[in-house]
Formats: sequence, C-alpha cells, structure tokens
Amino acid sequence: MVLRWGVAGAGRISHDFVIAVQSAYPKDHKFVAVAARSEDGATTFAKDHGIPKAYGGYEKLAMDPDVDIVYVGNLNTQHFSTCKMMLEQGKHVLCEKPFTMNEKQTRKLIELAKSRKLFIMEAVWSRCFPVYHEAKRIMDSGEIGDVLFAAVHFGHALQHVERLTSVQMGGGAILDLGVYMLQFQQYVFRNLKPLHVAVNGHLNRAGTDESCGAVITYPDGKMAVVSTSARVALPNEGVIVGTKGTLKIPDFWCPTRLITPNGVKEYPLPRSEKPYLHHNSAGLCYQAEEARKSILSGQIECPHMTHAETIELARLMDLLRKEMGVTFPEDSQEF
Ligand SMILES: NC(=O)C1=CN([C@@H]2O[C@H](COP(=O)(O)OP(=O)(O)OC[C@H]3O[C@@H](n4cnc5c(N)ncnc54)[C@H](OP(=O)(O)O)[C@@H]3O)[C@@H](O)[C@H]2O)C=CC1
Ligand SMILES: O=C1OC[C@@H](O)[C@@H](O)[C@@H]1O
Repeated sequence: MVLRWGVAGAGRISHDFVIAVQSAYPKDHKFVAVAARSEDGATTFAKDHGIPKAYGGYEKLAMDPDVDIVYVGNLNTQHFSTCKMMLEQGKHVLCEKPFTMNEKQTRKLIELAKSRKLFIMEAVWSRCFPVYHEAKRIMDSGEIGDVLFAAVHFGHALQHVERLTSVQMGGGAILDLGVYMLQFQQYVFRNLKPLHVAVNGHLNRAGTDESCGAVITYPDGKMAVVSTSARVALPNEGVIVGTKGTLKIPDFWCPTRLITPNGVKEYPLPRSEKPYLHHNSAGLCYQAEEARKSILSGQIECPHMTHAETIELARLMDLLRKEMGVTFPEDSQEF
C-alpha cells in the first residue's frame, strides 16, 4: 500500500522530513498535499518538493480525500489544534515532538484518535533508528547484565532560535530538547514508574527554561541522570550501564553508531540528493515507514513510541516545568 501524506506547516523540519521520506522510499510513500498558513508558503514548498497540491490554511488539507496521514510540523503551540482538526476529518497523524504543550492536551488527542480508530504518533524519530532497535535487543538479551543506570546530557546553543526562547511560541529547553533526554531514559527503563524526580535549572529573561537537570530514581536501584541546555552544546551521548557492561550511543537523538562491549556497530543513513537543514535528518524516514507498517496492520499506535509513553513523557515534562516555575497559557485552558 502506498501511504499518501499531507504536510501541515511548510517550515524547516517539514522540509527535512519530506526529503528524507522521498529519498528513502520513493515507491511506498507519496506526498500529495501541503498546507501552510499562507497560500504562498504552501505553493513555494510544494514547488520545491514536487508536491501536487498546495493549500493556504490547514482546514483544506484536513478535507482532502486523497490524504491518508498528515505530518504535523508547525510550532509546539499549534500541534494540538492541528492534530485535532486532522483527526476530526478522519486523517491519521504523525505529530512532531513535543506532541502537545502538556499532559492534558496529550490525553485529549489520544482519546480522540482512539475513539475514531485512527493512528497517531509523536514523532520521536530517535525510537525508530536501527541503533535503538539493536540496543534494545542487547538490553533484553542480558548481555550487559541488569541495567541500573542511564545518562544523557543533551544541549545545543540555540538562543538565536525564536520559537525556542519565547513563551508565546511554546519555547523552552524542556519541550524542545528535554523531550529527547526524557524519552531516552524512558526507553531504557521502559514501563517502570519513577519513584522520585529531583529537578533544577535556569530560566531565561523571557521566563522559559534555558537549562534543566533531573535525577530520576526507579525501583531496584535503577536511576537516570539527565540534563539539557538550549545555551551550550553538551556531549549528546546516551549511556546505558548494566552490571556486566555499558552501551554508548553518540548523537543519541539521531544515532548511526552503537558502542558495545564487543565493538562498534555502524548504521549508515539512507542517501539523498538534496541537502538537509538538521543533523542526520535522513533518519526522519524511519518513523514514516513505522507509521505505514502500523497503519497497514490496523494498529493505531506505533510499538516503538506508544500512546502510554507519549502520555508519560508529557507528564514528566509538566513535572519538570512545574519544578522550574514555567507555565504556558495552555496549562490553564479548559476543553
Ligand atoms: N524531529 C526533529 O529533529 C525536529 C523537530 N522539530 C519540531 O518541529 C516543529 C517545528 O519546528 P521548525 O520546523 O524548526 O519550525 P519553523 O520555525 O520552521 O516553523 C514551522 C512552521 O510553524 C509555523 N510558524 C512559524 N513561526 C510562526 C509564528 N510566528 N506564528 C505562527 N506560526 C508560525 C509556520 O507554519 P506555516 O508554514 O503553516 O505558516 C512554519 O512553517 C517544532 O515542534 C519542533 O519541536 C524541529 C526541529 C527538528
Ligand atoms: O528536535 C530537534 O532536534 C535537535 C535540535 O536541533 C532541536 O532544536 C530540534 O527541535
């Protein structure tokens, strides 16, 4: 089955996503339409990427009968309303991270998708990389013993990026980068519930978080130490420590290398003719194929990033923000 994609938001990540999917899977995935707030924005994007239809306004995309699934690539603050609109018109959805602004919105969208029997997934692309599948296999095999410790320090100097520093645009290190560090430790400790989360960090002048660190403890001596900064580059390596050995994942959010006690495993990315805007964006293709496989088999969630994990991720981000004193207008919004 060819999966027919629509794209909501003609910005930077949508650009990379379309190139990645078109390059990796020219037959099984087709982009049939793009929508932007302005018709000009959509038309330019459509021309650049050879997409047949361009809409000024997301509503027209939602109504297009030729679209099976919509990739939502607009601002964090727009994810909830855009996803809701697409689900209400019967579209499956792959929504950029962070899924929404908070746990309340997240639960609402997932309930809606379930009630309509539609696929929805938070685009935590990291989870779909071959490195994550192999690291999981190794952890499950017992090769590194009992996994007791996970660590990741994820930072980029991003003060120049307006959507990241502004409250109105749903900014902050936690929602933009922290989502990755939290999903990493969640991936390592799977379905365990934290016993305690200790949090600290700094705010910027606008009142959003520019750095944040957390120590998360789990039962049976397991713990994660995670930190993020939107002001300085950090090592960006994920570390998983077991009683018999350690796994290291350089560029843990979009990895191509896995360092194991038995050597280094390499997983090169698919090639593309066109340049990307972000590091390792070719790997954005994997989540698209996971979405296709899930939809084909009648699943409404991706096994690598389940609804329960998306809700837990939102809960943890809310908790970190609360500890830091960061609130958004969406937090007091009633439905
Ligand atoms: N997976 C990954 O590696 C990455 C994911 N992301 C995520 O993707 C999303 C978009 O990020 P990115 O592409 O960098 O963002 P952009 O700044 O490129 O903006 C994306 C879209 O958001 C809308 N938008 C931008 N500015 C405004 C504004 N001031 N007011 C209203 N709408 C606006 C526009 O939609 P339109 O075209 O409809 O006008 C724009 O095309 C975020 O949620 C981010 O977290 C971002 C980077 C990497
Ligand atoms: O998702 C992302 O990946 C890493 C950073 O570039 C960040 O700003 C972006 O949103």
